[in-house]
Amino acid sequence: MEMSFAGRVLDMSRCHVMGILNVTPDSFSDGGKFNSRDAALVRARQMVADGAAFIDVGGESTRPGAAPVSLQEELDRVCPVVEAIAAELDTVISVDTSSPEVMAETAKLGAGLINDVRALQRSGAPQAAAAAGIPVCIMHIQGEPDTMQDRPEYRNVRREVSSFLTERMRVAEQAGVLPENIILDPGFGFGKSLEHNLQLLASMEQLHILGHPLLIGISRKSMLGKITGREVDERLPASIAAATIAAMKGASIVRVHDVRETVDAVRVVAAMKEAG
Ligand SMILES: Nc1nc2[nH]c(S[C@@H](C(=O)O)c3ccccc3)nc2c(=O)[nH]1
Repeated sequence: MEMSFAGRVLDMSRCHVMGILNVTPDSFSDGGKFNSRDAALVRARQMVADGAAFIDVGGESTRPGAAPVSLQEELDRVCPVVEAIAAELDTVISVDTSSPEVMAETAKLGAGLINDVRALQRSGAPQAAAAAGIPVCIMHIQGEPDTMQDRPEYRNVRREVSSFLTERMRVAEQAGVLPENIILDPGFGFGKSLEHNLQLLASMEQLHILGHPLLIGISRKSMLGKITGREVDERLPASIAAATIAAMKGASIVRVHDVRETVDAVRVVAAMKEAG
């Protein structure tokens, strides 16, 4: 099952690694924009050298309580980095944004994937994703980042995540997004308790019935902290375990902080699958 990302064709029957590149001010100790853009490019080079097939560039933190970012600020953070990576690196640039304008602008600059944690729910987002003509990841979220973890509740989390994704796909396709350009994501940690996250991971292969490649993001998340008792910078082993589980269950993309280590883990899974 092949998919084209702004001209780069990838086999979605394999598991690819997406490196996380936050370009929020707190992600680089930068004196000014110049440093943060250069620091981002240095990091992107390293992740591509380590085997990342995607680089996910995000200018807006979805941390609960994070200050909202103006459109101009998000454009100022993300566009120079997308432009610099597109000019130099052989990788698919994913843009982590919910803003229709950022989708449009970054697609022009060479982005190959729209990664919207709000599932195109902002006004104009479905149309912008369709017009951009590049694949879009539709992720499940319950509520908004600010309050999603207050008291997440479901009657049946598997069923409700599937029906949300189905509805958002319908809206996207109605706006003109091509079905072959849709990737789905259960959104670990986005309005879920630990139990909800574990139920979704355990039954992840059931999401294949929706007929689209799956993107999975568990790297360093608090669900791993709850299971292991480790702080965020001590969660590499648990993150590798989660990526391995996702790859074994047929994920096409795993979104991670630690690219080099995850590339080796998914290679082991690929080797096992090839041996049949
Ligand atoms: N498609 C896709 N995009 C994503 N962006 C993120 S941000 C997340 C994090 O911990 O990285 C996060 C959540 C809350 C606060 C800070 C950071 N997570 C995903 C994911 O799971 N899937």
